[in-house]
Amino acid sequence: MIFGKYINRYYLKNAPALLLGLLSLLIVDIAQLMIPELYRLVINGVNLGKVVVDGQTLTFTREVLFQNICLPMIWIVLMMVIGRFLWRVCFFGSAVCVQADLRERMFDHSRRLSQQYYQVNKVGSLMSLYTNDLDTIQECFGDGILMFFDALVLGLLALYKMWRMDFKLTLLALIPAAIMFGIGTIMGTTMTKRWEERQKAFSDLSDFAQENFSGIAVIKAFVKEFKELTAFRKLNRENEEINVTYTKIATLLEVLVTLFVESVICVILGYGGWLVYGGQFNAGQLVEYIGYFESIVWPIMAISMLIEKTSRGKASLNRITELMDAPVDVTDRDGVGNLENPKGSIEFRHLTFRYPDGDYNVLQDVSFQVAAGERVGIVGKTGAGKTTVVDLLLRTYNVPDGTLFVDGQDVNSVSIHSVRNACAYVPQDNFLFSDTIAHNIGFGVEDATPDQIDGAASMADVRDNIVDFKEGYETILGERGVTVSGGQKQRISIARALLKNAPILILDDSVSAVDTRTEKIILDNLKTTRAGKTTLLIAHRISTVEGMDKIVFLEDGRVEAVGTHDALYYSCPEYRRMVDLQRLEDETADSSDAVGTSDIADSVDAPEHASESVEKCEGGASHD
Ligand SMILES: Nc1ncnc2c1ncn2[C@@H]1O[C@H](COP(=O)(O)OP(=O)(O)OP(=O)(O)O)[C@@H](O)[C@H]1O
Repeated sequence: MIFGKYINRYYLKNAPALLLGLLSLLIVDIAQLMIPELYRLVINGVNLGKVVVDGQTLTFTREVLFQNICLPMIWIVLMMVIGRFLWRVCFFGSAVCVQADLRERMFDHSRRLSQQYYQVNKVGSLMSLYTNDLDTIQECFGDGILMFFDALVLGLLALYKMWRMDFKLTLLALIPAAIMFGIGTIMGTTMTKRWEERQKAFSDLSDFAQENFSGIAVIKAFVKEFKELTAFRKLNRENEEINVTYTKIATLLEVLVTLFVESVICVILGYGGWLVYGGQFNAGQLVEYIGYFESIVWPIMAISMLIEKTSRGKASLNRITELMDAPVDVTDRDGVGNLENPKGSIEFRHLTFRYPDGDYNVLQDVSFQVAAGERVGIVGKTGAGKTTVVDLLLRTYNVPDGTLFVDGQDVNSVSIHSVRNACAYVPQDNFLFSDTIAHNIGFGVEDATPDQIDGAASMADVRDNIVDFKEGYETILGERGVTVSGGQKQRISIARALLKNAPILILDDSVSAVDTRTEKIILDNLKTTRAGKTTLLIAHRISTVEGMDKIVFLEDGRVEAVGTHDALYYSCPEYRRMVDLQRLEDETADSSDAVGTSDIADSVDAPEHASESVEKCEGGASHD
């Protein structure tokens, strides 16, 4: 049996089924212990020609054989069959329910855990909790109750009957049992540790396999299949070794139990035979005694299996408890209300942010405002903190009080889901589900109509691609959307966000994989469809954000400048340098056939020298 704060409640919850199971088990055990008495009647009847039934001595006739032995035997077998069926249904059925319920609670908790948790814990390890560990818990719950009570009830009843027949013989038989129990307890502790190691090794293997399958394209492109195979072999070998160690200990325990059973049978045969020889026992009684002992062989085996299962169950429950105890660190404050009728204004006010596991501030004193309905571009070098800015807006991480406002309300004073509801997001990795294109586009909206989906696809300029697919909107995408091109994936993600039609639209580097013409179409569509609604567009190419109402220029986690493209170009040398560099890169790319590499390098250097005479943007920003 297994106990723990996430399991105990199920004993109570399933109490009626478990009690019925226990009652059936009791009936089966009592019935089973009637069989050795019938053995005695048969042996003594055949040997002595007489049998003692309920204190009455009867001559052993066919009628006595039928009435007092065969008929009771039929009833016993019937009771045992029905009882065994019942306890199986009750115990194992409850265990299946426990697994399903616990899985649901785990999933519910997992979905509330922050991004941080998923950065530290890999998907493979989490999956092994949902498969291996939950299976172990189920096994341990159902089999555990059965074995514990069966060992207890059948063992005690059989011992009582044996004790009544001859207490000395029973005492002798109990000595190996006591030794066995001591050894089993010590081995149980070792087995718990080994099982934990085994599960850990399995998780590592799952992590590795999961990551490999996800990154198969990169592995193939770098021709690293063999390297990965070698690494997999190493992990697999470790997994195998720990499994072998565990199996060795489990087998040793099994062998010890068998040794115990055999040694007790030797004791019974030796001492019991001597009692028969001395006339204190007759042959029928010795067979009856052996019959009782045979009845407790299973409980004894059950004890060893119980030790083994409990050890595994404890280890798996520890791992599940770790998940369930993982704190939900991004959560609503008590009593917060919802963001009502959001308009979409945003303000970052002296926000400094460091990732929970980070060792430096990724954002430093960030301040800028976005008016409701404004179209704002966020640019900056890679690693400048652009994604972090929108992650904080989406409340993926906690922010300090008084640093981030939506519609003038501190994001900490309103519910997280209402802030997220106010946003539509196109993430940098453009994650798509392995579902139909229609379902992917309609993901953010309950009961989206085909027309709405089609409209969103048109706005994202992906409609023509979709209708070209054989199954159209019903085309099922492979895992993570691998059956569509990078640009199509981006545009399907944009369509998904556009369909939500939220007051704030966030696009994180979302048009990087499309050509300039398509980019222009999407941006023009955004301008019309999003009129009056806030749009934040993160981009690397300045040309993408040039036409926005405002641009926030980030440098090393600081807001270097805020303003229109023209204003920034003339007031912020760093921005100008970036613009000039990108223009030069575009030009050199266009005429790359004609221009040599050294010429490009010289050209790229030119604006840097030109900007040396210009002042750095003052105060970093020109706030609106
Ligand atoms: N979960 C995290 N934990 C710790 N540090 C992080 C985490 N995510 C990002 N960082 C760090 O924060 C910094 C800013 O990252 P961010 O993704 O915001 O940059 P970015 O401007 O969006 O870059 P890019 O243009 O390449 O997408 C980087 O130095 C990055 O290494």
